[in-house]
Amino acid sequence: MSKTTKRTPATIIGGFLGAGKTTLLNRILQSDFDLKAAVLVNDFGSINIDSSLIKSNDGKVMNLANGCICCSISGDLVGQIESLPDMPEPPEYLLIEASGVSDPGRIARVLNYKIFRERIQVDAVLTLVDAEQFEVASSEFPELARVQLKTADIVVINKTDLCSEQQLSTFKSKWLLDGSTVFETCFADVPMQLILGTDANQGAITDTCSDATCQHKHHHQSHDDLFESISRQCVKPINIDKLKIAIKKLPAEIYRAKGIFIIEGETAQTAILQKVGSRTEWSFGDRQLKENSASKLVMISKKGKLQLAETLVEFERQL
Ligand SMILES: Nc1nc2c(ncn2[C@@H]2O[C@H](COP(=O)(O)OP(=O)(O)OP(=O)(O)O)[C@@H](O)[C@H]2O)c(=O)[nH]1
Repeated sequence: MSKTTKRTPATIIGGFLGAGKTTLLNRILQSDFDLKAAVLVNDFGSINIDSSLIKSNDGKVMNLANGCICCSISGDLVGQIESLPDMPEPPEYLLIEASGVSDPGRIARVLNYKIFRERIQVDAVLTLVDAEQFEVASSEFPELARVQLKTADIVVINKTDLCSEQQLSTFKSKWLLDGSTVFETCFADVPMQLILGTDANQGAITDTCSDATCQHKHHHQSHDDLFESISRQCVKPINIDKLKIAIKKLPAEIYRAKGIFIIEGETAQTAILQKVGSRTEWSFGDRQLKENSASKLVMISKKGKLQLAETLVEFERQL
């Protein structure tokens, strides 16, 4: 590759499970901010639900499922990034949605490895915060909360419609670093020109390791040790009433669950589940989409809190 090849700017979108990363991504992709962007999505579960929920007009959505890209640099990541210049219309921008258990700063450091550095230039690390659930999540995972905020060039405090003034000011005084660029939003409604192409990450990356497989030089607790997930796909339509009852009965230890379900007697729509902490929401999707030909469910909990396989068996018994 020629040294003069223009590097593709990238924004890394991080933040805890359910904070609103996909919501922000969809906002960017649907905005009239003229961006020929490719999207890389890293779901923690072994099936990638987020990529089905991303409303990209041109289909440039690449999956990195099963694991956490900041913990292991898969051939997938190398391959996807290497393929960018060869796309029929090479993207002008790269949006990377980190999994909710990732350290987005570490992804930025990985992208500074020589193999990526020639192709990618990290424009900003953006961390979303779920203002409603943050207190609970950060008490369970304080170190992850700390790194996700510490490494952010831009912090978006999202879901302000669901939290009190008191919660907001406690969060700000306890967690925000002086000098951070901060936005407070509902449904990640943040002006695009303030978060994209800002070069906010200038000089922030100091790790210039050249070995993409290097794991040992950088202290890092694997997020696969902190969380576990279980996923299921099934083609048989599901009774929506039974499904909603079974979801309500899920143990509180399931911090995040998301799913797209084929419903009995419903030919046009799918039911979409979004459970974040104690909040569960249902909406509808388009059943005609190719990727919606089977129901998909992912559940994520803290490691060792629950027998996830047994929980899934019990869940399925109720359907
Ligand atoms: N009330 C409210 N809900 C929101 C807001 N932002 C996002 N949501 C909802 O929160 C849920 C999770 O949002 P996502 O965008 O999927 O979160 P995520 O960070 O991509 O989730 P993971 O990829 O699983 O970590 C969805 O039901 C969203 O519609 C907000 O500001 N207010």
